[in-house]
Amino acid sequence: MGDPLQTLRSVTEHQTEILDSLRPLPPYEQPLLDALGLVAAADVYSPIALPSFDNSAMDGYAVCFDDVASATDEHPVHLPVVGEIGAGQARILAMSPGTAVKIMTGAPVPAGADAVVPYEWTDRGVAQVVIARAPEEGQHVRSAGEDVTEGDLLIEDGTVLGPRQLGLLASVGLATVVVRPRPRVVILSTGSELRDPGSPRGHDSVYDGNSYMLAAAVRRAGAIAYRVGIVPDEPKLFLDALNDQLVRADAVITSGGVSMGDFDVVKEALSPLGTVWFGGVAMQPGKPQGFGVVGEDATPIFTLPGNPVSSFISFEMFVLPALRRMMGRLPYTRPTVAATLTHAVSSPPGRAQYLRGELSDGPTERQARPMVSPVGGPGSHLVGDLAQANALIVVPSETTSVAAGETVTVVPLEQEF
Ligand SMILES: Nc1nc2c(c(=O)[nH]1)N[C@H]1C(S)=C(S)[C@@H](COP(=O)(O)OP(=O)(O)OC[C@H]3O[C@@H](n4cnc5c(N)ncnc54)[C@H](O)[C@@H]3O)O[C@H]1N2
Ligand code: MOO
Repeated sequence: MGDPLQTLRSVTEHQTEILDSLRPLPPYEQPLLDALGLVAAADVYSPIALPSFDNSAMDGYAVCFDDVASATDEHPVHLPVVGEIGAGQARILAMSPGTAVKIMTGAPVPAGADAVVPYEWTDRGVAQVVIARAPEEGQHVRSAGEDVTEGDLLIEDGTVLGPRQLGLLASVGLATVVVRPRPRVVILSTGSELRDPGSPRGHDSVYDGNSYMLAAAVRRAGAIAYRVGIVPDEPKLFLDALNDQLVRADAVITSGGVSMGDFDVVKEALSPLGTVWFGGVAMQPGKPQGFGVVGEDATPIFTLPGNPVSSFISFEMFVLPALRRMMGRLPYTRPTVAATLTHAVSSPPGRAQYLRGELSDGPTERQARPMVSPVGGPGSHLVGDLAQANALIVVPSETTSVAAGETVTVVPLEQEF
């Protein structure tokens, strides 16, 4: 018989228990593109200045400002063209007053020149150029170091590396960056009723949606997913599969086999180890939970309930914050928003309810806050509704009903954070 008096942990207590037991993964040097979305694990200083030399911002002629200061349409200035410099072709290092040098965008401005006249203000002459408009002193010259100085702090420890940060690191000549690596996460789904998508289905079998959903969620979190797939309800087979996988795991997620059934394989196999806590969390869906460590390296393991919506919400509440902690990525939990509920909802007491919802785009001229509508019912098997939703509506454990028009806390599921 299940224990009706089982004391339940609150969601926050379980989250805290998990986060307190984990540490960020040790830093690792990665090629730039592999570091996209990861967190820098050290300050990065620039080895060079940017621009690293004075260069032209325009295709035109490098000139001495004093020679061309008076140039107008009526009284153009004529100068001999003594050479040409393309980007990456710094053959002319210096020039004398009274001359012009053809120069292309990005090419080094020769010493002695202090302005660039764009082609459009000239006759584009080859041996001699006619300049019909005066630049300002220094115009169209991009000065060495005006953007970045050698030794500048480019990236602070803890910065999430996106395209702009990676582009900057490449621009100063760095090919790698030290980051918190992506956790490698092994995903096992348990249940003798499960079948792989694409294979025939018996009248009493169920397609394994969870391992795909969890693997996708792991990837979206920025971690590496190893989707092992289905393990039958047989403790020895489960332990064999788990032990085979530990060598490549920074964390393990299982789905199913943790409630009160006669074939709850995960609980049966792991309870004797004494290193995994099994119990109830005061939430719905997602009450039966387990968390602990397994194997020689004390690899963290999350044993999530098998009902698909329970599995998903458990991932969101417990695994996602844990993976972010391992990656050094703040905040650990998804930010919430306040929204106006469009339809009344009810909830049994004693468990925080995570209803699926559709969140509108946010405050508009006509409404101060975003609106949220419940999607489908509270059942933890309703995967069709889950896929329609873009948010979770949180009904606190002591609240049994919320009327339409009241404000609720909502967890948006599709926002980057
Ligand atoms: N007597 C009790 N029974 C149950 C309790 C309870 O307290 N007392 N809790 C219920 C709650 S709440 C949940 S949640 C589930 C959790 O059960 P398990 O984690 O043991 O999961 P299973 O029994 O293996 O499966 C439950 C359900 O989900 C389907 N499932 C499982 N894995 C997958 C998968 N990979 N893909 C798709 N669907 C999956 C499975 O076929 C079952 O329908 O226990 C309640 N029972
Ligand atoms: O907690 Mo179960 O996840 O209610 O369905």
